[in-house]
Amino acid sequence: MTGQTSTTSPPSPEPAPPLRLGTRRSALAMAQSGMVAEAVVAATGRQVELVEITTYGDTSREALAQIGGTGVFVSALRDALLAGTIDFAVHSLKDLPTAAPEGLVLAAVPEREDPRDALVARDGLTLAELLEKADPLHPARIGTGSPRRTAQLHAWARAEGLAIETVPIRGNVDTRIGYVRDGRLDGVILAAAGLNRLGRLAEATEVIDTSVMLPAPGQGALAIECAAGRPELAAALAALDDAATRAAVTAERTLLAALEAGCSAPVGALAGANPAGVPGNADDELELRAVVGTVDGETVVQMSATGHGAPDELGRGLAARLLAAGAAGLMGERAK
Ligand SMILES: NCc1[nH]cc(CCC(=O)O)c1CC(=O)O
Repeated sequence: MTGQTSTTSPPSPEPAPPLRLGTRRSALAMAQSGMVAEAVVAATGRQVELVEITTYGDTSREALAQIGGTGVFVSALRDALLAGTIDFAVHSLKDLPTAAPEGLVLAAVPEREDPRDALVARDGLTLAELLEKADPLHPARIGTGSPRRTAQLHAWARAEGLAIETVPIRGNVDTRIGYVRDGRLDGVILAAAGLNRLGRLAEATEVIDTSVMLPAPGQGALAIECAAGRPELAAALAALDDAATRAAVTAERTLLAALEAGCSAPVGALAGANPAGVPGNADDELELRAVVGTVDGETVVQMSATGHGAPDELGRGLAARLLAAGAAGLMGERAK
């Protein structure tokens, strides 16, 4: 724009400044933020600019569990929201602590992608094929840093009488798939949604059935957060909310909170409207399935509940049943 027209044009209203979307710099965070930015532009007509925020979790090489779980990724973005240096932020919902943060609101939970975990393995192999080729002296070596994935992998291998070795790894998607490409590991487990958002789902050699592995509570869903003091912004962002996803992840996260488990605990949970697709079951009925186990897979407790009531009550009720069955003793040291 130049000043040349200003003498003859009537004064026009200032265009609203772009909304500042705070994001981590990782490829996955940038992809997620980019997708949400486009949806916000489409829904609100406002422009969106990305503001990169670096977190301690992005720079530390310590095991994630030792630096307090994935919550470290979240706090720098939240600090920026509270300070007003950004207007909204996008998180992977499964990385969000269950405690509601003071001064912030979960403005929207957009429609969830495939919540399942995926295997990226050598030679196009599935989990069953990998393990059938292995023997006790040469177990299949599968990389994952997640106690939940580790517990369920071992539980499944035990049930099948197959040999598996889990290798703790961390790092971004590229790093983790790199362990397979360079032959150090037979396979790695990643969230299908993360692979998909990076345009790399074709590299998965299997999307793991939920009868073998239940995802983390909230996996595959995004969370859009803004300051509680910006109700008009929150209302605009709410255009991106998906009621069915919100109900499912509320049930999953209430269960997690009631178990007093953190995002690094060996807890899997998945809710959905008749997610098992059982013929004859009503679609408006919410089903919640959950698993808690020891990391070695020796003991796992799996339960499910269905209901038409409030999703949080479904989650609390199932958590109570899991705790009554001894779940607390299986989770080991509780995450903070
Ligand atoms: N723990 C990191 C993380 N947080 C969210 C995702 C994937 C995307 C999602 O679940 O929405 C991932 C990577 C992974 O688990 O493979």
